[in-house]
Amino acid sequence: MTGERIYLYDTTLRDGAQTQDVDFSVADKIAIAKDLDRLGVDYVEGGWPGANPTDDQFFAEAPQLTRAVFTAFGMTRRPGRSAANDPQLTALAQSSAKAVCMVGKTWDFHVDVALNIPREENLDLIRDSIAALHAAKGEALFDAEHFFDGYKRNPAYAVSCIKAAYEAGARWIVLCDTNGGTLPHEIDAIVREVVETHGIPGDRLGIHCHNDTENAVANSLAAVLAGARMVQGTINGLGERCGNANLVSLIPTLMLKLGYETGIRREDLHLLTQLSRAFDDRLNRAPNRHAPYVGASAFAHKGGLHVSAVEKDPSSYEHVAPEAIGNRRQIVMSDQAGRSNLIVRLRDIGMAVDAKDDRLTGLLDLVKQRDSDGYAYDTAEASFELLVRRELGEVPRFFELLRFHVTDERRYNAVGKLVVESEAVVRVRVGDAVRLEVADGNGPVHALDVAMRKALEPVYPALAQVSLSDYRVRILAAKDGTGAMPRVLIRSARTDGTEWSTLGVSTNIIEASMEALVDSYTYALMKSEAKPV
Ligand SMILES: CC(=O)SCCNC(=O)CCNC(=O)[C@H](O)C(C)(C)COP(=O)(O)OP(=O)(O)OC[C@H]1O[C@@H](n2cnc3c(N)ncnc32)[C@H](O)[C@@H]1OP(=O)(O)O
Ligand SMILES: CC(=O)C(=O)O
Repeated sequence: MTGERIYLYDTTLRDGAQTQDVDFSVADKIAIAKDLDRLGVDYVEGGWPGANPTDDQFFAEAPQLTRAVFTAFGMTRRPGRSAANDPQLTALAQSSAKAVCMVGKTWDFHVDVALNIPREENLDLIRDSIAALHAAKGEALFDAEHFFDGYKRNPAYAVSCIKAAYEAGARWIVLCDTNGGTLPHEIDAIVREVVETHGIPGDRLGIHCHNDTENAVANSLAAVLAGARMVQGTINGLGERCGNANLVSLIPTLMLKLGYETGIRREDLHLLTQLSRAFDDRLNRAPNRHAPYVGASAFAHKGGLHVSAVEKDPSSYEHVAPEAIGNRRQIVMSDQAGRSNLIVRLRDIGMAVDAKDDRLTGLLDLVKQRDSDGYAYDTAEASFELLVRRELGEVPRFFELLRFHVTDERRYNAVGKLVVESEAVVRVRVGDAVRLEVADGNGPVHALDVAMRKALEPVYPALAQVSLSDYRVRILAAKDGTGAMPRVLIRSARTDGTEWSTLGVSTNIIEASMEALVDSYTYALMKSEAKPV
């Protein structure tokens, strides 16, 4: 098994485009195809020429791929038309693709109901279409739609369909679990029968699984272990309904655990984390922190027992090295932490503390108390550092917020337009001076931020390079049932690209926001090595 070659076929730009709420532009498709090519997948399925203007334009402006075979998708010819007279097959043949993959029926029920043609005629559709595109392109693939459902009901007919494609010259016969309802043990048994009893060799067989029972990855692995040598899937498991097999999970499992070779060079596997996250970014959605291999939490250690052992040997709680796929280890501080978590986190912020240091117990108690008050430091590294350094007397007093108030106003102006504005007043001690500043904003947090900057920037110009890049509120479970408790997380960025997160917790959302803002300014000043006046 080890060392055998598995071919990777990406259908993100076709089946992935069938995901509800996903709508790729031509520019998206070009960029994604190039990322997949750089990674080293064998086939990039670009879409369906003739189906919509985006795909037509994409195939007209075909990306120059250096390693992957650029592939077009379509279906077998329409009943009542010859292959030569089917406009859809003509569009496939004339497209810029180097190979063509065609979906065809293999479940007798679909032939009867969806196509409503004699079963023998469907075999002609498959045969003619594969032969025509094989002749036109040199490489034709057959996506055997509903193969597993069809095989379970009428194995002889399902097999006759794939044999028709195989004999007509299909390079790959791809067995599809179209409805995603098949389980790994069924995939294993059926793929083995296709290879051993029905004589389709594994090196001509592919697998295409949907995730409707959360088994798409397991089913794909079962097929490979039973002999299939090509896997279809998508980046981050995009796809119709519940998605397709997630190539981002499959690739490291195939290469790192099962020892297969793919078109991806082992030294390029580290590109996977970045590819997965950049893809989510393009779709404007937050990456799944808990995604296997590539999620931010995939190698995050929270439990004290885990951290203590990981410090001795990371393999004690890590199934692979995070660096292999371009991810990294994280040690999380929370109420589940022990001294080991704290020591590692302190080391990460440049504080070397001996394991026997008396101060560790007090610090750990403080972090756990704050965690139970709602301060989740695992996502707010800057507030964590400030908490620790304040406790140890290491944070200079750059300024002191004495008081603030904010007013919000909703009114119609003189021309009848609705105006919603906020005004903030802050009183801040900076050195010996007390500064009083007023500012308007498009919301209360914006007004407070502007007023604070008016007070601080003349004395600390370094703050002019800092901006707020994200603001998130989460309502924590109410204590004593008396009211909601918002936790505000602010992400800040400096012009040099450095970013940090701070948090605030209060029953008053404005106070929580102000706490997070004050931490952000203080952290920025501490890191800029500004001197307190
Ligand atoms: C399992 C899969 O994911 S397969 C891929 C599915 N993806 C898509 O459908 C996305 C792109 N599709 C489209 O843009 C459109 O469906 C088109 C352009 C392909 C076709 O559009 P239309 O001509 O309007 O047909 P429509 O989508 O309504 O119906 C599909 C027709 O193809 C027929 N058909 C379905 N599968 C096949 C097949 N494998 N071979 C031949 N004909 C087929 C259907 O019976 C139906 O025919 P009918 O109109 O005579 O009833
Ligand atoms: C071809 C395809 O996408 C399927 O059968 O699921």
